[in-house]
Amino acid sequence: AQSVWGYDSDNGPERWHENYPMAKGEKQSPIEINSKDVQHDSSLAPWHASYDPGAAKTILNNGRTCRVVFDDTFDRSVLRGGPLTGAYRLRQLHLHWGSSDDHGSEHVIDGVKYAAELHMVHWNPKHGNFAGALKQPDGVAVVGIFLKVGNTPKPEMKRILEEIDNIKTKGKEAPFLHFDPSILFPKSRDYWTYHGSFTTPPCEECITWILLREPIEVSPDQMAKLRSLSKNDENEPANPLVDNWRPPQPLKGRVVRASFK
Ligand SMILES: NS(=O)(=O)c1c(F)c(F)c(S(=O)(=O)CCO)c(N[C@H]2CCc3ccccc32)c1F
Ligand SMILES: [Zn+2]
Repeated sequence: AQSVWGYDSDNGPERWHENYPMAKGEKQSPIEINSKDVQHDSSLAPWHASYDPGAAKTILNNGRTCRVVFDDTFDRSVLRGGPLTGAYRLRQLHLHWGSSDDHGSEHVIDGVKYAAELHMVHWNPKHGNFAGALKQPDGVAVVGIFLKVGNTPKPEMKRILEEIDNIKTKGKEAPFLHFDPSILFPKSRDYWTYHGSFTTPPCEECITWILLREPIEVSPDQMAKLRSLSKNDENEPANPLVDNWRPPQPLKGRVVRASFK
């Protein structure tokens, strides 16, 4: 049987293209961002999120990440503005993190790897449904927030990390209600934006990335909590869920724009 994709040596990012040819495409993510090559675009509008805390549904360990899913059956929690046209519906948020604090993010900024990277996945309802949006270049928008370890952690991360104990192993899901993810946003609205792909198979190139320049802080034990998740089922030997990040992919001539100077 073909081994399901993952982040290990036998099924990791270097081999994804064997089952998912788009992984070797022209507009793959993540990328390394070098400030000297970024183009400031004064026409870039500010972005706005209006999320309904009641849209939060459950938190899940899918063996690859910890994912919170939201009700996206109507324009209930939406992202607007920035490089986007129209309102994109929030579908899920998830994280990528490392086995130690010196790495874990997917995007790399001027050589800096953050301890983790949080993604809020939104899709464009003009394409009917999420599956349809995956096939369109303007189908999906992902807001990325960098997490760095510090000693003034944001209390808002607490909510997600408190749930970790209930979803330790793959397939575990727990109710996750009354949660407004916009509390995770840093103070500054500054962002980089470029066109890319999902950083997991099937790696469709349907994403407008909006990466926030200002990282948020998490505490060392919050990172330890994240690293206590397992990628295995409850009756399999423990296999820590860490290093679930894809390395930077070729830029292939793409331009990264900045909303700030
Ligand atoms: N870094 S990222 O933002 O590209 C990204 C992920 F990193 C990631 F892990 C997931 S997932 O759903 O948890 C696992 C893969 O299905 C998704 N979910 C997306 C990917 C493709 C797909 C298909 C159906 C439902 C959700 C998703 C994702 F968009
Ligand atoms: Zn992601």
